Amino acid sequence: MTDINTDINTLARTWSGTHGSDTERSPWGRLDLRLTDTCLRDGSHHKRHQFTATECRDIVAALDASGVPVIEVTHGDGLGGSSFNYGFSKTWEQELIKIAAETAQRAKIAFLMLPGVGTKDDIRAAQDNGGQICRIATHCTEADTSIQHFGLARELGLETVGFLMMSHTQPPEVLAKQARIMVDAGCQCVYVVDSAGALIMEQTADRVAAVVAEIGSQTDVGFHGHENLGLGVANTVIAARAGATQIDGSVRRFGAGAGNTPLEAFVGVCDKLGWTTGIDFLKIVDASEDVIKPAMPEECQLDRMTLMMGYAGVYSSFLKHAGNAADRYGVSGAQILLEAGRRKLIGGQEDQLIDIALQLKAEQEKEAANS
Ligand SMILES: CC[C@H](O)CC(=O)C(=O)O
Ligand SMILES: [Mn+2]
Repeated sequence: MTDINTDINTLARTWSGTHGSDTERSPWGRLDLRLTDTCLRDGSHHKRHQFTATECRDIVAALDASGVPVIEVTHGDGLGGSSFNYGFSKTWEQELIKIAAETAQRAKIAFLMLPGVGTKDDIRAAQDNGGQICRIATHCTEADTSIQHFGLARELGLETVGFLMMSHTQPPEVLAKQARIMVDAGCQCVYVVDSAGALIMEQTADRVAAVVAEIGSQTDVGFHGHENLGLGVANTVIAARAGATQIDGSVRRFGAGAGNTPLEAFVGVCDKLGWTTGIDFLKIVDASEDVIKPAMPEECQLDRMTLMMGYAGVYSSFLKHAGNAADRYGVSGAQILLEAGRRKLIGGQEDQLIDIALQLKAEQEKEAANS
């Protein structure tokens, strides 16, 4: 253990020794949250889907030992995502799911699927390989495309979670109706998903509260945040206060765009608020430094491109695709993203980023010819 970690341990002990239990002191009431780490799925976008078997094993072992109750493992774009369109995986996702399930002692392994990208057979295979939680993601106005998949997942005895992606694009009442469609189809927890990292606290609270009002007496509500405007932890805290009890994050923010809500930071915040997560803060901080960091190609950055995603409301998984198009056609990546936001592109429309790049290039050439 390094000196810095020893210092953190000492500080933590000193804090509880002098201040007593944070739970007892919490003025916000006690919340019991179930956290899901998404490094090995949302982080797949940042890693360009190049996880190795060893990285998967080491990350799952470290998260599991820290007490993370759910670990999501799949290609970034969900089951069946490995393709020319989204990027090929280095290691087949079903193999990663199997390794994760064999490695975890306590954590449940979740997998993501987007109807139209993955198939029912992919769900069956993920269960055969040890996946226990089936998370089905749709654009937040297209919950009806998930009905048959929730039906199958429940038939198979899987736990089910629904993802309403790009939730910033719709008002609370629309999300509530879409959540109802998922629950009626067999979904046991609907997530408000801030895919673009574009929600600003009250907007998060209003959306989560509306979904809780619609389905909260029957099922859980969750929140999945991104850091593109630097609000991942703040949005997640406010989502929990509005009634979300299942929470996503990725250790070290290892996710698409500027990354996800940093799970270890959120765990620390929960400890200080007296909210229980079952995760050991000191262990997860060590996991972040010793295991997650070496597996990351680079830290997730809050820079011109990712800030633009939050600002313009662009799907975080577009980052690498926009960067590729910018390099290929010699145009500004940030301008591609700005236009993608203006066109309100949604997942599956990655090819339009090339269209935008070509348009920007043509405008650039016209300007050059006229000057
Ligand atoms: C392509 C699926 C997407 O990455 C799901 C997700 O994490 C999000 O919308 O934020
Ligand atoms: Mn995400």
